[in-house]
Amino acid sequence: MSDTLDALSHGRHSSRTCGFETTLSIIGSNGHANTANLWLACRACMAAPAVRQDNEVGPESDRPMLLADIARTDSTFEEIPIIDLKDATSTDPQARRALAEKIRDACINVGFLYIKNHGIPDEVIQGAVSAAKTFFKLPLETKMALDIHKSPNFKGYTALLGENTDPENRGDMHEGFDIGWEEVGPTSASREGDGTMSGSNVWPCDLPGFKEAALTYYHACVNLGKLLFPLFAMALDEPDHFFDDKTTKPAAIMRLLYYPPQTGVVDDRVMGIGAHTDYECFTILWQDQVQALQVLNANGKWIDAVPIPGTLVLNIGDQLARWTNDVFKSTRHRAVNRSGVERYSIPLFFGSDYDVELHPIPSCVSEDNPPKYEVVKAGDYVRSRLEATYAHSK
Ligand SMILES: O=C(O)CCC(=O)C(=O)O
Ligand SMILES: [Fe+2]
Repeated sequence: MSDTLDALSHGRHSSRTCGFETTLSIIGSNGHANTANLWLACRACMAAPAVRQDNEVGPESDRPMLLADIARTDSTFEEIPIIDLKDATSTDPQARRALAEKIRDACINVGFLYIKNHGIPDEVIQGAVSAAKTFFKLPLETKMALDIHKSPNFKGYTALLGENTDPENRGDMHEGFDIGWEEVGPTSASREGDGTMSGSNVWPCDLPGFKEAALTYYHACVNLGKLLFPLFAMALDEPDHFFDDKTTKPAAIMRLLYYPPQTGVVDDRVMGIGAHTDYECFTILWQDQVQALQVLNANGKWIDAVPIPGTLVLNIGDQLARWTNDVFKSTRHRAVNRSGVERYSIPLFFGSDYDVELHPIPSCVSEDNPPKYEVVKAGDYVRSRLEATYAHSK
């Protein structure tokens, strides 16, 4: 039976016509059209079960299945999948498609995945990490000179409790340093004209090598993000260039984050970072070996995103959730550092161009799954979320 299902599943990969009818007729031949069988067939297609009863198979079954209809999931994941990116630039179209389908499965069911073979050299990562460690050890008044509240476009330093990602909480127990797009090297141009949220970075004066190390990692991460967009497009049954004209000037914000250990009696309303969803399309997160990040499943259970050496964490943010009408999940997560030692992480939030309107992708909308979100401009959305995040510490 499993051979049969495998064969069926592979047949299904080749088109958007889902093949539930075929699956049903095979399953019907042994008289057991049960959910488990259907799920197996669907899983190879990287979607969660969409169960259609025998009596529903009719003329409409010739229609291509929309992602909106097949991507039903209970999101009760217990683990975060690890996906190998080695085929991301493969010249073999089938290898790339197979990778895109794994990504689709993770985005539909979990919203989080680890990526390995991501291509960012370890020395580039370590350069940024040691820059972060040096920066956060500076005296508070030096860091406060770069206070994010002074910046019109949310660039610079956030002190402990300066940010509050979960409105139920009292503030986040981390320090941060935010930068946006800027050339590396002597010209050092930032992009002033890219719309709301763009504009200059601020840098510490007497920290040799800090800016270069931070920007070198930033650009490596942006390049990785550019490699991922075509895979997301394929995962959404769109041509692989679908996002190209929407991501011409990467609206990527990178943060260096420092989490002091929280030991003793810990106020549940003071997390390292409170429960939240990310605002942009997706986040590429480097985390050190200190466990703190947790991801919420639909049963309300916090699943540890255990640090795995050599991997980065990739998670879907609200822009992509809006674009996909929630077919791709922007999953709530938080971090709390109860390890007794310091923790560092570096998320890079990759957004679409700020002037792009987030209309739902057609395959993600159907009669049963009408559009869930009002159409907004990407930059306006990010700005409004950031304003709310910093409102309490103004
Ligand atoms: O530090 C982490 O592990 C998570 C950071 C995060 O979720 C964020 O900055 O949005
Ligand atoms: Fe986050």
